Amino acid sequence: MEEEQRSLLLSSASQFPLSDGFKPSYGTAGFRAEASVLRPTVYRVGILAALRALKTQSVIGLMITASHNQVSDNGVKVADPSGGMLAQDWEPFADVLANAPTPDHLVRLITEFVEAETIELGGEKKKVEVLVGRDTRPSGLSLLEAAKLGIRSIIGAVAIDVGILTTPQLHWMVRASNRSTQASEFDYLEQLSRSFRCLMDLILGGAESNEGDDKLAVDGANGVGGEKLLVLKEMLNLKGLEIEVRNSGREGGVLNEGVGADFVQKEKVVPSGFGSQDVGMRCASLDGDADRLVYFTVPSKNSSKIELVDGDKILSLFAVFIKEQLSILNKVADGNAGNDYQCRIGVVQTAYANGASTDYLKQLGLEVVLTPTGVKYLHEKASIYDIGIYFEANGHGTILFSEPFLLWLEAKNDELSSVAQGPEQRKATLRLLAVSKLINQAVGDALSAILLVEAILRHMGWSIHKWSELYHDLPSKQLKVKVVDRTAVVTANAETEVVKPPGIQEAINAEIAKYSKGRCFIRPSGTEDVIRVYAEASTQDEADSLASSVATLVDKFLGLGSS
Ligand SMILES: CC(=O)N[C@H]1[C@@H](OP(=O)(O)O)O[C@H](CO)[C@@H](O)[C@@H]1O
Ligand SMILES: [Mg+2]
Repeated sequence: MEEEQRSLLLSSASQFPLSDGFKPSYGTAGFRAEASVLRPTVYRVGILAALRALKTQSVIGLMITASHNQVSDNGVKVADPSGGMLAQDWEPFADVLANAPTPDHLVRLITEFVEAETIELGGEKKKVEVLVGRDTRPSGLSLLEAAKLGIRSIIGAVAIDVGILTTPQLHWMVRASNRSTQASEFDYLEQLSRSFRCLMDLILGGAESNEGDDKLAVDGANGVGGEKLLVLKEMLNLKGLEIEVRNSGREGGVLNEGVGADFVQKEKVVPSGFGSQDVGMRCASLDGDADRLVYFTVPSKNSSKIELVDGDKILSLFAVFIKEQLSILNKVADGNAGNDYQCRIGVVQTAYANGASTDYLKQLGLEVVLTPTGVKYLHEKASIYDIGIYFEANGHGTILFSEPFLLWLEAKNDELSSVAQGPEQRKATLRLLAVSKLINQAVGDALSAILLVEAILRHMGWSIHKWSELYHDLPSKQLKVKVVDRTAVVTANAETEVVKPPGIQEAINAEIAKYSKGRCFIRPSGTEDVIRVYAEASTQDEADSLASSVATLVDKFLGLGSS
């Protein structure tokens, strides 16, 4: 390493001594912790992002957010050139970098890594950019400064502050920048509104939409998503869809406190700002950085519980719609040639997917695969299909289209425009093309997913109730257990089985065997210092009881009392 580079790193690193006792780990979705300990971590992730940009000679993203965590937490993650998550083989480096005890250690680690990865430091090549975004957390500003210092500590890297954004907006901008397409926040909003209008035109064909079912109330979690949805709503300026944004953050509520997709999905309780006035209405909830979306209804006036329409049902709705378009394309209409492309469609879920949803999707004839928790795994799996649809039950997901399939669709569309036959096929082609532009191809995105759900419900002529009736969720329960060391739990088979500590899986199996339709698994959270317990059974009481007996087992094997 050149002396200039070395001294730049040593002097910036000395401003960020490690926080006592904090051992950061990259986890399910980047580093997360109480914001006050995170400056050194964010500074080091700045360095990592700059190195990644040099290695790939591409634009990289750095997002400062702790998503659904409480407002006093924050976090940081890196977006790769494709707009997806940081390549997994760089995560171990992220961990050691974040934990390097002194500036000297840090420089040594970087020197070794740069050599191993053959990254050219301080070369004559053109400057590389790291886009830095943040959510609305008050700690974001000071962490932004730390990130910029980290990025600028690598000669040849430039930090670009892109301001307050949703996580999916930043990922989208990174992807677009590297594809040399229009890549500003305005371009993102333009693309969403244009493709949504196009889809609605194809669906409504100039007709007015369902009388009386035009209204959607959205819980913005008092975070960045609510604010951006207000802007998007102005741009849509569309008859037939009235979006009312609540908990936008403008009214002064606290981020994620009694609001937001995580709260709604896990607690199944009416969020603040919603109540008896909303009985029967279509409602939706975003999480703190707007990469998750769930729908819900308030079933009756005095109910504190909601009827949840979760990520699995959003996935099912998307799957039904996509399948319908593909079968229209496959029809041989009036001498018109049928589909000459064998489109491979796949659905990706995690063990948290409700068992009823997996059964439903399989009954539709779809290929369903399970991966471990975390969108980095789901996204990777979904990308092997021509159309890969992935969703976590908590509402994070998207639809990926392969380049060859999109090229085929474009060609098909041209071909069909010049023949009189097959207007339905042409519409199906156009609908699929519009979906590929509306839905965020970089990462799950609550704003684009809301627009797609709304368009598909119009297309089907379905109310939220009709949609919710696609299948009936098996009763489920999730619990968290504090333990001495959550890393003591090691799982296999997409996290459905515990291999360490010995004996616990057998004990869990013995509990499951007591329940009809019982299913239960445990895994260490990657975002919180807990073990998560998930249970399903044929009644709510049984699911609750299975979850709590397994939580007791976890406590017995690993809990604070067991040390
Ligand atoms: C059960 C659950 O909802 N887990 C969430 C949560 O991860 P954990 O590793 O379970 O803490 O946060 C992740 C990031 O948002 C998300 O991908 C994941 O689905
Ligand atoms: Mg999130």
